[in-house]
Amino acid sequence: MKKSEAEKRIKELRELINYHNKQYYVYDNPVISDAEYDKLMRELEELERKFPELVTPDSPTQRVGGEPLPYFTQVVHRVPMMSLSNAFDEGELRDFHRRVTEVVGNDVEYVVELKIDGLAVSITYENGIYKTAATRGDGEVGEDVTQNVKTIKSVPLKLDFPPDKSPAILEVRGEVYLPKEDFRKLNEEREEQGLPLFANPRNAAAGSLRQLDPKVTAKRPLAVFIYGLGYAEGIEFETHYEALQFFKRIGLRVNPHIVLFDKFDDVVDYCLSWNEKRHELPYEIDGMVIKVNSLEQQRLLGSTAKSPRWAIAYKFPAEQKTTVIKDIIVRV
Ligand SMILES: CC(C)(C)c1nc(N2CCN(c3ncccn3)CC2)c2cc(C(N)=O)c(N)nc2n1
Repeated sequence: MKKSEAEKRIKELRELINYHNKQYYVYDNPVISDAEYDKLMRELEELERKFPELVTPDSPTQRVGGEPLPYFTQVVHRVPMMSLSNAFDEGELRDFHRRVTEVVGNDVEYVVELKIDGLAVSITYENGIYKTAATRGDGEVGEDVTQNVKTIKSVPLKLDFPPDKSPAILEVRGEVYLPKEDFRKLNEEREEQGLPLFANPRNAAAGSLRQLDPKVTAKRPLAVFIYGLGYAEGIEFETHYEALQFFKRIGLRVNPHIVLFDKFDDVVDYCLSWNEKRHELPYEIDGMVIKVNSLEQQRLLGSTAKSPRWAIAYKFPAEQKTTVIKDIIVRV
């Protein structure tokens, strides 16, 4: 095959593979089989092996990064990643609503999200191409985990901007997590290898993401849900919900259970309903996050030194961790 033909086919394959990644990870609606997908990837890998000069960093084949790092470099967040204040019961939730309405009045909408129990990361795209990723750290300074986040299949390496909205810089925040079933399997393997077990999926995700060797991270089936905007150049939103819809449209994975409410009673009911429903989810959540939808109202409400006044985490009541003692059968 001539180089010009290879160039054309490589471009075609990358667009196809990016499309199928979006269908699978963002819309949870694959339109080809895994076998057909793997075939496309193998063809692309084969062509890039024949024409290495045609490889680009955003190619779907470039997920598993380079050599292990000696240490993580530090990254200063352009927009701090704030904390969340907590509400532990319905009364405290309603106190939050009262404080909000005292400032912005009664015409307020809320976006309610599951609080994924993982670890927060910031991901920056430049002209739609995956550039850097960092852990939250202390909110001001995090660790550069660019190579490790790049191994997460639900993190797109190239965004699908519509012609009228293509920000030069788009930094988003999300929660990286390890699904329950993958956590169970990982601990099973570690037990067989005599390695210490992870206490919970959050620790397993943190341990997997903070590996100095990206090849180790690549073996851990991490996933991400994008939940917010960080720094951006060349785009503006009126509301949080609009930003989330834009994220989905351009190929970022957003949780499917996010709902927009204009009555606080419905916010409360929705939060309480998930205390039971969460056990059916394939990932752990430790509460809900309630956010004022209007960005103008968020600005009016502002933040304390640590956390925004326009958001709150509703924490589920701590579960009684009953340790199952193996059934002791006493034969008399
Ligand atoms: C942008 C704001 C501040 C409102 C915000 N902050 C969050 N977090 C802050 C505290 N974080 C944190 N992490 C470690 C130590 C202290 N705070 C961890 C992320 C959110 C976390 C989730 C989630 N987990 O699903 C979510 N759907 N929305 C969030 N929204």
